[in-house]
Formats: sequence, C-alpha cells, structure tokens
Amino acid sequence: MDSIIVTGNGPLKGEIPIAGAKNACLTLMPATLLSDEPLTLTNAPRLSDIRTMSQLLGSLGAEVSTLQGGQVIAMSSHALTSQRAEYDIVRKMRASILVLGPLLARFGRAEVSLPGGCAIGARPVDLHLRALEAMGAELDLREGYVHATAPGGLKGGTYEFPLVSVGATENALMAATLAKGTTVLKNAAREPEIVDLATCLRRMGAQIEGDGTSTITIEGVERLHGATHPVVTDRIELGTYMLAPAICGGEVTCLGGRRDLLAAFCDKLEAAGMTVTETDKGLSVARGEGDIRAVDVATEPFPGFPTDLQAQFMALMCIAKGKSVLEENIFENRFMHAPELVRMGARIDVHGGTATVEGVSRLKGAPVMATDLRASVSLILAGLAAEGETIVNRVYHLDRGYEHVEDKLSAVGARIERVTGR
Ligand SMILES: CC(=O)N[C@H]1[C@@H](OP(=O)(O)OP(=O)(O)OC[C@H]2O[C@@H](n3ccc(=O)[nH]c3=O)[C@H](O)[C@@H]2O)O[C@H](CO)[C@@H](O)[C@@H]1O
Ligand SMILES: C=C(OP(=O)(O)O)C(=O)O
Repeated sequence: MDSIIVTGNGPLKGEIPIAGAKNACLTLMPATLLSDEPLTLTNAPRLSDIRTMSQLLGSLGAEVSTLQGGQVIAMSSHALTSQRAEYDIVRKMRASILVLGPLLARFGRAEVSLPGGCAIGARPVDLHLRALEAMGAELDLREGYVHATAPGGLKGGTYEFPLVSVGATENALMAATLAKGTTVLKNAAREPEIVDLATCLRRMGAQIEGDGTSTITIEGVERLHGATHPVVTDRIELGTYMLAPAICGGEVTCLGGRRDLLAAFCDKLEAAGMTVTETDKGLSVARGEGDIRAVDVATEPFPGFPTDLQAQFMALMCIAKGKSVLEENIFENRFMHAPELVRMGARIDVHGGTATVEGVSRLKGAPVMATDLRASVSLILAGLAAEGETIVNRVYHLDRGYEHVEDKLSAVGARIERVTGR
C-alpha cells in the first residue's frame, strides 16, 4: 500500500492547476442514465471514485470511455442491460445511490443496494427516498436493496427537505426532469455542484429554474438528449491548496479558482491573516510576515463554510497564534484527524461536535494514518509545517479525491513523495 512522505520546509511559490470537481462529476455521470443519447464530460478529475462510478455505470450496461488521459469521459446509455446497482460496487462509494433517481425516472424501476454508513457518520439516505416517494415512487427495502418502482412513470410533486442534503437534492432533481408535470423542491441544497448538475441537465433539454437557491422548480419533459458539459472547478481541492501557503508561507496561485465557489472559506482565510486575490488566472494566496491568527469556524451547507474543508482548516489552526473553536454541524463523526494531529504535537480538545485548538509554534513530523479523504490531506498539510518527516499511511482515501497531490505540491516547492508498498 502506498504512503506519502512529507518533510516540513520553507515557503512555497508557484501555480497549482485545480481539477474538475469530484463531487460534481459523481452526480453528472449518473445523469447519462436519463438519456439514450451520449453525454460527454470535459474537465473531469482523474480519481479512483470516478473509476468506481464508471464501473457502476458499466455494470448497468452503459458504455463509458475515457479520453485525453481521463479528462474527458464519454458515456452512452442507449443499450442498458440492468437497473440493479450491486452491493459489491455500491459499498465502495456512497455516491452510487445517485443512480437511483435517473434509473427510476427513465425505466420506472430500479434496485439499488443501500450504501450504509462510513467513517464520518451514519449518512442515511431516507431523504433521497422520501423525495422520490413525493414523485409517486413505490419503495420497498429488501435484502439490503431499495426496490423502487413507478409503473406509470414518476409524477411531479412538491417536496420540502427537512434538512439540506446535497445528494438527495441531486437524486430528486435528476428524477424530476423526466417526471410528468411540475416538481418543486424546497429547502434544496445550493452547492455549486447542484448548479453544475442543473446546467448540464438543461444542456440535455431539461427545464429547471431556481438552482443555486433553496427552491428548485422542474418542468418534466418527455425525453432528454445528448450533450457535452465541462465539470465545474473543484472548490474543495481549491481550498485545500489555498491552505498550503497559509501553513508554510509563500504565495501560490490556484489556477481556475473562483472566489464565489468558496466565499465563506476565503473570508476565514483572510481573517487568519492571509491575502486572497482573484485574478484572470485564478485565486492567489499569499502569507505575509506576521503570525497566522486563530479563527473560529462552524461548518454549514453552502454558502457557509464547507465541512469538506474543516479538517484542512484545523491543520492551519494547529499553528495559529491563540485558541480557535471549530464546530462540525454536518457530520457527527468528522474529527478523526484530531488524534493524529495531536500525535504531531497539536493541542486539540474534542467535545462532541466541537474541537478547541490551541495553536503551537511548530508541529513535529510523525507516522500518521487517516480514515477518510479530507482527514488524509489535512495530515499532509500539517506535515508541510512540521519539523522533520511525516509519513501518511492508508493513502487510498486520498486518491479518491486528489489527483497527483505529490506532483502538484512538489511543483510549488514542497518536499513530498509517494512511496509504494511501504
Ligand atoms: C459525493 C458528494 O457530493 N459528497 C458530498 C455530499 O455528501 P452527501 O450528499 O452524502 O451529504 P448530504 O448533504 O446528503 O448530508 C448532509 C447531512 O444530511 C444527512 N442526511 C443526508 C441524506 C439523507 O437522506 N438523510 C440524512 O440524514 C447526512 O447524514 C448529513 O448529516 O455533501 C456533503 C455535505 O456538503 C459533503 O461532505 C460530501 O463531500
Ligand atoms: C465526504 C466526501 O465524499 P463522499 O461523500 O463521497 O464520502 C468528501 O468528498 O469529502
């Protein structure tokens, strides 16, 4: 199994290209199931989660090919052979549940394994199911699978989500494009990935209004057609690399970055003492002479501070001057990086959904292990600021969400390498 070795060093300087968003691509790919014409995605990230989604779509009989080294994904669902998503693939990746809405909308039936929980929380899918029921779906849970039918097709309805869910909004939005009549989704997620999905669906002929707000209205159409769509920039990869010069000094431009994707995060970075500048190329981040200041953060649905950047921001707060309080409001178990950061000399107290971090002047390298994706990269960031060598084990989590992390960081001067089979 691979490990990443990071050796703390001085300021970083240069440019880091930001890839297309994993979380957008993972919902755009199932959208291919809504049409018998081809859907092509450009600016796709090259990640193991994307390969898992390709495998899942392939198991349903879709044709999926990657071009230009994986940056283009060409898909066609004209000859699907199955409407059943098997446990063996679904268990690898929770986003697999996103095939449910499209299959049900197009074929009137689907069987999808329940994904189960994961390291960061229980993550039920009840809201995905309730929203589909509001469109007339009949659901039965048997042998670990959701058996869904809509014999006469889905019908438009109104559904108000009791809490904001990105995935449930995506599943319902895709299903509603082919439902008869008008669907109104209230308290919908507003994430840029939702807007990207709606933009792609409109390119395929869907009639959608209100994406990016909390009420989305969809007028069902008879059929969707083929399209080509560029995947939106990965705001979480962007925020992660913006933290690198914050942690070890210097100035880095994240190519393709946009402030509107991450406004709440940029505000916090500036409050901590960084300068963030938007240019034609992307977002430039520079650290001046002074100390990083402690800043409190509470995670929220978009446009709030993203939970997917909480672990990485904690790495920065570990070396800030003063005490910061980080509140995790989305997932019930998303502080597993804290004990590993403590092994590197950080001072962190976790009480339920709150972590209090007392900054130290220097972290110390150590062998560490991560149990989820963002936790893994937070340990790499911490390693950039630590004295000596940090060895991050179990990097398969990292490969779910970061392409060529070691190449991107070493190109701006970080001392980081991947070791195979250690
Ligand atoms: C592939 C993908 O896009 N993943 C992102 C997506 O995950 P995902 O779509 O799974 O996250 P949700 O927005 O659905 O989850 C938000 C909260 O709602 C709860 N919930 C969700 C659905 C449901 O049916 N019932 C329920 O109770 C979850 O347990 C969680 O506590 O949004 C999260 C929140 O921004 C991000 O951290 C993930 O990176
Ligand atoms: C939690 C994440 O992903 P997933 O929803 O695929 O587990 C993430 O991207 O940080």
